[in-house]
Amino acid sequence: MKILKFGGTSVGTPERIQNLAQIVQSEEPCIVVLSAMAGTTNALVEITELLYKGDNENSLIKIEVLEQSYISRVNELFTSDEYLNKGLELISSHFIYIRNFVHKTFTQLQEKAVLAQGELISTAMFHYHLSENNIDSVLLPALNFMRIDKDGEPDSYYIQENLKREICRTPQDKLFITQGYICRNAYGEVDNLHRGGSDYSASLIGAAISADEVQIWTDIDGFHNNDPRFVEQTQAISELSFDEAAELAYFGAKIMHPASVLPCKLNNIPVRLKNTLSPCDVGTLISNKLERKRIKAVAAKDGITAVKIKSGRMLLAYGFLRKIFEVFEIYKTPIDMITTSEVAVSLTIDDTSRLEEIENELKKFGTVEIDKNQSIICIVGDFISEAAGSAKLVLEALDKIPLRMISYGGSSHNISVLVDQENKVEALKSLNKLFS
Ligand SMILES: Nc1ncnc2c1ncn2[C@@H]1O[C@H](COP(=O)(O)OP(=O)(O)O)[C@@H](O)[C@H]1O
Ligand SMILES: N[C@@H](CC(=O)OP(=O)(O)O)C(=O)O
Repeated sequence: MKILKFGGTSVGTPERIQNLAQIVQSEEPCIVVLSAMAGTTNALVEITELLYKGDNENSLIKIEVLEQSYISRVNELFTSDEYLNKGLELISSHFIYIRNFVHKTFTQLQEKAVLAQGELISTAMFHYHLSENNIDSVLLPALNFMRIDKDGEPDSYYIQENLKREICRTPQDKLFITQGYICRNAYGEVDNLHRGGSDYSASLIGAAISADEVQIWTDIDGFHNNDPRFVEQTQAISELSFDEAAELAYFGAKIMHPASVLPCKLNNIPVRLKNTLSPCDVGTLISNKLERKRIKAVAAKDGITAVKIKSGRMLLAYGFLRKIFEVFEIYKTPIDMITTSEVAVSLTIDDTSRLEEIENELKKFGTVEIDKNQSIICIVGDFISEAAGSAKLVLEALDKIPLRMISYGGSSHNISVLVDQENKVEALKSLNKLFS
């Protein structure tokens, strides 16, 4: 059994939904995981922000605009009166549900319920579209099996048991459809796996049923060696290891959610990135196999804050770094990059929600300097110590860019540098020369 995940761009228009029907049939037996149609989750986020503010007038306007866009899509997608009516009823029921929250106190619980509507609509529309075209499929409600625990981590045992039970209900069926992104939490409430989380849903489902392959279908022909949003002439990579893909995804390669790598890596399930617009292309295969190449790919992550702690007390002392790291642990703030000297330590974070408290605590140990609006550029390649010269290639390519931090040696396949966000695009373009 394969898992096929289609992102918002792949279900973004009625034409694209029609195109999916052909793709999924050729991959049976499979579980199809769908995101909300492109733009929907953003629109729902805006609606929830207005509902929190109690701005009823503007909430209703935004809800109306979104509903109208769905009515047009339904009119375009379905051809028979029967399915046209089913489609319109579906949209009406979801939007009545959303309007229910206007004029009332809005809570986090309700926010999650509103955000879930996008995936619930896209999967139901696709299911109806298949039925209208006499293609058998079963809708598996993700809220019946996808679950996170009290720490927000996937409850693997629950997911496995409940998903298997759902599938076994109709053993003769070969095509299943379910929602990405949405889940229940430990208290049984509707929740989600965070933005972009449909990839994660697909890999959790793949791990739960020991799938043969997890396919992530999007609007590009695979994992590119540089960010195509900022650099021209990037190229698709044919093979990546799980570790390389995780590194690139974590450091900004938007094509894949970083959390989606681990469940497949642990269960040795290959992940293939495919292009909905060109289904015959092989795409990128991510597996446990490592294909060595000097410089394979680069990615960049914005919104990074650098924190430098300078202290004479660090000199010849032990336990100093532990005290510093403890501060970040107390405030539940992950650290990405670290560099140290005998009198200072620099590190980076991307979650600044507790920065003020962290800064105040760190001041007890020395002088603290904060630099906001930084970008981490992650360069993935073959950086084992015997392969001399790879780091030189990277640094030479970046010789015109001021570098705030350099991290080398943490793993054999990664070098990371920290640059001012303003220099990110130039840095990515400079590094692209390494691939020509
Ligand atoms: N290294 C990369 N390789 C491929 N695509 C990338 C990379 N970095 C960023 N992207 C962007 O990721 C986009 C696909 O991700 P996303 O928009 O989230 O798709 P979906 O809606 O299918 O989930 C591509 O269109 C591309 O612009
Ligand atoms: N719809 C959700 C989940 C998701 O993964 O979407 P996409 O596959 O389009 O990135 C979001 O926008 O966050």
